[in-house]
Amino acid sequence: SINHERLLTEAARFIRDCYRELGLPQEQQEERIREIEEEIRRSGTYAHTRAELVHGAKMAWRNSNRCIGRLLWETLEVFDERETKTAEEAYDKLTRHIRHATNGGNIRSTITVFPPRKDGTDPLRIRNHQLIRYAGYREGESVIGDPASVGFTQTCERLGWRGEGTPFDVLPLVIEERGQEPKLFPLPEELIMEVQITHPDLPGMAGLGVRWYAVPIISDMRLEIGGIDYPTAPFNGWYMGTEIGARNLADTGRYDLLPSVARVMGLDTRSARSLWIDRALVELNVAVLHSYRQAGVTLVDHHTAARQFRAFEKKEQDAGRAVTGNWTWLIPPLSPAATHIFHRPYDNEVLKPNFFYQKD
Ligand code: HEM
Ligand SMILES: N=C(Nc1cccc(CNC[C@@H]2CCCN2)c1)c1cccs1
Repeated sequence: SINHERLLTEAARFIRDCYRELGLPQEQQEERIREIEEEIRRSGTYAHTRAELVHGAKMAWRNSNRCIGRLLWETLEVFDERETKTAEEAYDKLTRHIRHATNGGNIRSTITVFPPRKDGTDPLRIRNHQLIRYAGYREGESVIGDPASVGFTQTCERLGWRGEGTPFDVLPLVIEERGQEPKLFPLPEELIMEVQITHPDLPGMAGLGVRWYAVPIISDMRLEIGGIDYPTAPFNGWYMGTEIGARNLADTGRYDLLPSVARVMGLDTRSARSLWIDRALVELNVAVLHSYRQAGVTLVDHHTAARQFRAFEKKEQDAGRAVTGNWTWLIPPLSPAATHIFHRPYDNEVLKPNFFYQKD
């Protein structure tokens, strides 16, 4: 069928790229493509070998145009959990992922790959945006916790979950087995490493009682390799400080902390010309970098991350691959023009394997 033809084309292109990069001989590549053609003819799809899955996941990271952290794409650790059947089994793999990735603060970039889409349906789905994220409770005009989580928190409450109502309640996992009701799995506290935000020179910062979690684990994107869709493939790296200090804690639509930080600093917040917003932003980001280092949790500042990305650009050039990127996401939200990224264009061509948003 036309779908089988399309799948075979995608598969052949992936096998060619993957086997060449792995230094495998031409005849092995051709033999594998014939094998896949036969499997698609027989069953309408095909299964990746372990080696194809591992290298395909690393290629997907390398092709993520919005990611500044791609220098380390070959260090990704891949857990092949494609035999997982039930939501309970998936929960066990997810707690193992969190433990392995956290590693006491010495974060390991990790991805866990669950079963692929089959006949257009998903055997398993994780409904969380990230495995670890704080709840958001709407109280009339204001929100307690993370406003970005208000909708998902209501979903969890509808499924029977009750949070403590603090601004930093860790949400439960919501795992859905094909055709069944989504199930709630609270995360044990001892599994979730968090960092208290303090400032080396501003004692008032600790008084704000602000914290953030150590490991960002994206759990709602689809991994596509050689025409096969993996709708459940949670992946983590470590944070770049500005994600926390210049967005999650600073956005007026998130924790909106800049006025509080300005007060702690004794700034005049009545006039924009005082640049109080900019001064508060810098000190909040200084506090984030200071706190994660003191807690022994891996974190990269945006200047170092930009330098590492520069090294990635060179490495890709040397490998004979043109680097692709999305300039608007690659520039950091703090001092963007202080990085080389701001001053050059990037080709935003979307290569595959890659990670994609999902409609539902
Ligand atoms: C190792 C440290 C890493 C750092 C410091 C890093 C940094 C970042 C940052 C700052 C963003 C922009 C996020 C935002 O503005 O919301 C991003 C996006 C992204 N990263 Fe990385 N990353 C790392 C590892 C990874 C890994 C291991 C993967 C996958 C295997 C990955 C895949 C992606 C993808 C797919 C996006 C785009 C997400 C979207 O479109 O919403 N990154 N990264
Ligand atoms: N450091 C990270 N940050 C990151 C990466 C991908 C996606 C996200 C979340 N991005 C969505 C938010 C919300 C809208 C715009 N940014 C964060 C990583 C998360 C997982 C691996 S690295």
